[in-house]
Amino acid sequence: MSLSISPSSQSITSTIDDSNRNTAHQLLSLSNISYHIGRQRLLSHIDIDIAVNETVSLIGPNGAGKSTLVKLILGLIDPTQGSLIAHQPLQLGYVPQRFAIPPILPLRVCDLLAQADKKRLTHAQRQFIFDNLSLTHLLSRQMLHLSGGETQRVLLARALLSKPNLLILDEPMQGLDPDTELWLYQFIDELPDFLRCAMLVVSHDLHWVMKGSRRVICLNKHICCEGQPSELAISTEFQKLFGHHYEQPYVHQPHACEHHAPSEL
Ligand SMILES: Nc1ncnc2c1ncn2[C@@H]1O[C@H](COP(=O)(O)OP(=O)(O)OP(=O)(O)O)[C@@H](O)[C@H]1O
Repeated sequence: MSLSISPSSQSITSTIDDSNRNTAHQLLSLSNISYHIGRQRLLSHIDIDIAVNETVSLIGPNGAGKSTLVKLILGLIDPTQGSLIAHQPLQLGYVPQRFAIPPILPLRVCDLLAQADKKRLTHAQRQFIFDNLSLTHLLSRQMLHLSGGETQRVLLARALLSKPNLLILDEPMQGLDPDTELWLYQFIDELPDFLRCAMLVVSHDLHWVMKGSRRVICLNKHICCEGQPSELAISTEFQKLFGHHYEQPYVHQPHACEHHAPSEL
């Protein structure tokens, strides 16, 4: 097996003797991946297969190693052990959790979008993205001045314009209001055929994950459990980590005290 990871082009390519695996529909396999920094173990023995056009949700508590796993897939860091195997050339799209721009750096929306490798889309397909993400009026604006929702739309457009076959969304709904969140979920759920791709969605939004996903992986430095939401909901590991949040959403207590307005006293 040989594996080469090239962070600059965000591509992972490999050749592997696949004769013993059913890889016809597989896009990417993480095989026995561990990642350590010094003596600190961030991830251990991770096995994940992602199929072509499959959506996988990745959940886990703070510090579980979700972003570390994303960095490994993006080729930004190398595993301490194990391998990433791309069964076909990967074109990665990435929408980061945070996008910090130094205030002294002028960066317009059009400058950021110019970085996308757009040659795999036709003019009409690019226009579809611009129209549906309502970008046209934002093009000359500074990234720094955009709202959270506008920033997410631009980052999603940047990822989609390169027609990825694996789109990684790291907490895509963070900081969005409920309407924008719903709209974004619908948009990524209903991507047109020419943009269909596998997706890895990192999310803390358990209610969306458990309602809207077909396959969920629960990470806590290792894979605690995985499967369909219905399978996860009855898993002991899931119950231990999330059961109390998932089954008992926070309910505000009725306001029972009997205080009076100053004028009533
Ligand atoms: N470069 C680093 N050096 C030392 N520790 C690190 C480094 N990067 C991450 N960590 C630690 O590894 C653990 C996993 O971090 P990671 O960001 O992957 O978790 P996460 O699941 O994405 O968390 P969150 O949900 O809070 O975003 C954390 O305890 C973090 O402090």
